[in-house]
Amino acid sequence: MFGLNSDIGIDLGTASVLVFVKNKGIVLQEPSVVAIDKNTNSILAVGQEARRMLGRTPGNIVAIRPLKDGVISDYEVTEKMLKYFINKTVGKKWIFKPKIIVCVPSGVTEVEKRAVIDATNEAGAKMTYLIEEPIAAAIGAGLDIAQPNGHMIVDIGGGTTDVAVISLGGIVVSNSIKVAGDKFDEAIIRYMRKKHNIMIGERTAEEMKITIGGAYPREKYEVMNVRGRNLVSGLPVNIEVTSEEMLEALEESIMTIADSVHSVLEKTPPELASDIADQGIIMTGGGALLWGLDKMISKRCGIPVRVAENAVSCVAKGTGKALESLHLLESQLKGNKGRR
Ligand SMILES: Nc1ncnc2c1ncn2[C@@H]1O[C@H](COP(=O)(O)OP(=O)(O)OP(=O)(O)O)[C@@H](O)[C@H]1O
Repeated sequence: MFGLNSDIGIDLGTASVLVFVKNKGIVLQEPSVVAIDKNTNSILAVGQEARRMLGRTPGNIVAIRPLKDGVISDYEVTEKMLKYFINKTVGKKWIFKPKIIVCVPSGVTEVEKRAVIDATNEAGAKMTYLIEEPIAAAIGAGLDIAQPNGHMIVDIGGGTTDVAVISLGGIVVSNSIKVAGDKFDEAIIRYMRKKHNIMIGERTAEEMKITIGGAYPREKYEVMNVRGRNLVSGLPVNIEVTSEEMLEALEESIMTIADSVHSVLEKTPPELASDIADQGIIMTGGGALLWGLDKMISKRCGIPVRVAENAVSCVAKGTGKALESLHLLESQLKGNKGRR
C-alpha cells in the first residue's frame, strides 16, 4: 500500500497495463488479460497469471483481453481489471480516492473516451483525466514539448500506432491506425498457415516476432525452431523458420505504418517539418522494438529515427510526469468526477 492519497497514472494498453504512482514511479506492469469462470462469472486471475492461461483454458474458463485496437471492447471486464490493478497498487482502503490520469490513443471517439472515464470512475477514481498517448509518450521520452519546436512521435503499441507532430504542448498533426504489435502477430499466424500449413498460437507468434521478426534485412540470418500443429495431419510438428521469412510475413503491416508516418510528414507545416528533419523521429511503445523498424522508417521517410530509451514505459512515465503537474494541467486535461 502506498499511503492514503496516492494519485496514479495508468497506461491502459491493449497488450499491457502500466501503473505509475505519484512519488513512487512505475509500480506495476502486467498484461491486459483477465481469466473468468463462465459458470460463476467470477475472476480467476488477472495480468501475468491470466496471460499464462491464454489458449490453454478448459471449457468453463475464458482468458479475455478486454481491450482491442487500443480501445475498450469489453467494458465490464475492463472495469474489473482496473479495479484489481488499482487495489494492487494503492490498497483497498482509501480515505481519499485517487485522482487518475489514463492515456487514450489520439484517434479515439467521444464514446470511447466516455467508456474509459466511466470504467476508471467505477473502478474507484475520485476524478479521471485523459491524456493523449503521443503527448504522454513524448513527455516520457524526455522531450520538452512546451517549446515552439516540432517533435514527431511514433508510438507503436499492441493495438494502435499513433503518429503525431507535437509543438507548444499540443498535437499539430496526427494519425492513429489500428496496425501495431497484434497485427504483426496475426500476420505471422497467417504466414505460417499459408506457407507451412501449420497452425500456431498467439503466444508462439509473438515469440517469433520478438526473436526472429524484423522490418529490415539482418546481416546474418536468424533461425528459430517453431512448434505448431500440421493442418493436414492434425499432429504436432517442429519446423525451422528464418528471419528472412518473417520479413515477408510482416511486410504489409510494416508498410502501412511507414506510409502513415510519411503521410503525417506530408501534412506537417514546413517549419515544424524542418525541426523534425533536424532532430529525427522518436519511436516509443513495445512495437517500436521490432528489429530494424527504425531503419526501415528512416529509409522510407529520409529522416533519422531513434527508439526512445525504455520505449515500453514511456507512455506510463509521461502520464506520471503529467500527474506531478496535475494542478497546472487540470484545465487542459479532460476530466470527469468519480460517481462515488
Ligand atoms: N522486443 C520486441 N520486439 C517486437 N515487438 C515487441 C517487443 N517487445 C514487445 N513487443 C510488442 O509490443 C506490443 C506491446 O506494446 P505496448 O506495451 O507498448 O502496447 P500497449 O500500450 O499495451 O498497446 P496500445 O497502446 O496499442 O493500447 C506487443 O504487441 C508486443 O508483442
